[in-house]
Amino acid sequence: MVHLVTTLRPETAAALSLTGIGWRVGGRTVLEDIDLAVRDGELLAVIGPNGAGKTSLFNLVTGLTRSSAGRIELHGRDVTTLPAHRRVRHGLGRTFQTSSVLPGMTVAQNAELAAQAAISGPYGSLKPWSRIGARARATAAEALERTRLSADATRRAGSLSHGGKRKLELAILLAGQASRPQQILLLDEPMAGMAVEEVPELTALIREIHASGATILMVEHHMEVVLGLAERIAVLHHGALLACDVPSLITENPTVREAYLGEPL
Ligand SMILES: Nc1ncnc2c1ncn2[C@@H]1O[C@H](COP(=O)(O)OP(=O)(O)OP(=O)(O)O)[C@@H](O)[C@H]1O
Repeated sequence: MVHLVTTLRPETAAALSLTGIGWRVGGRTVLEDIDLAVRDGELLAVIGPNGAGKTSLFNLVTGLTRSSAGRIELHGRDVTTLPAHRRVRHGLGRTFQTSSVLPGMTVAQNAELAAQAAISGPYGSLKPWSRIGARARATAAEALERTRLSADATRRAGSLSHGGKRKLELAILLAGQASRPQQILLLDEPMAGMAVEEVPELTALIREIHASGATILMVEHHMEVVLGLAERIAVLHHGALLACDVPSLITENPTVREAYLGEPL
């Protein structure tokens, strides 16, 4: 098993740090001995063949599942045993592979709910729609503007195109994390199912969100998008971290190329 420690520039602290992370489920090892540090403000992409463990890794980082081994830190604070909603308070937010918008509500209401839930906290969020405040409305409006959805604010979310729904997921994420000073955003295959013509706009949005200071960890199969956005790329294969480096070195890495069985990266 390759044991790989990714080094950090001394001047930048890790926003997210994984040390010796492992996950066993149903008698099998899905992830083993993962050491990975994402710098504050970095955009790091995680790639790997189907079944490599990318989504499982996201689930461990967000607290949806609990790791069997290792330690997870957010901005230097140990969150390994914290439940998902407590990790959110440390600026951690996530989108999912499949669309998670509320289709019967308007675009604005989707973003407002996320903003109000963040303001009200875990218990207030049980019925956040009962009292959407002015602050939540303003936060949601800003998130819609950033994701170029303002013109669609009064539309039913279910009537958006697939690309529109993915933009709304980003807006929901931004609205929910707006008050957190150090955002760590996990994007799980943001381009999945997108029409080719929708990819450049979403890529530009992610670039802008990153440029505004957010730390981004992104799983993505679309290599053009990964190579265009990522500062570093981590490669997962059979639950192990094969390599983590700048894009130019990853695409030349013989071990990585072998893992993809000669498929072009
Ligand atoms: N709850 C679970 N119980 C048993 N096996 C699981 C569970 N969750 C994931 N696995 C297995 O772990 C492996 C990694 O799955 P995971 O979904 O993390 O891979 P992935 O890299 O995200 O794949 P894809 O690119 O297809 O989304 C797979 O073989 C999967 O079947």
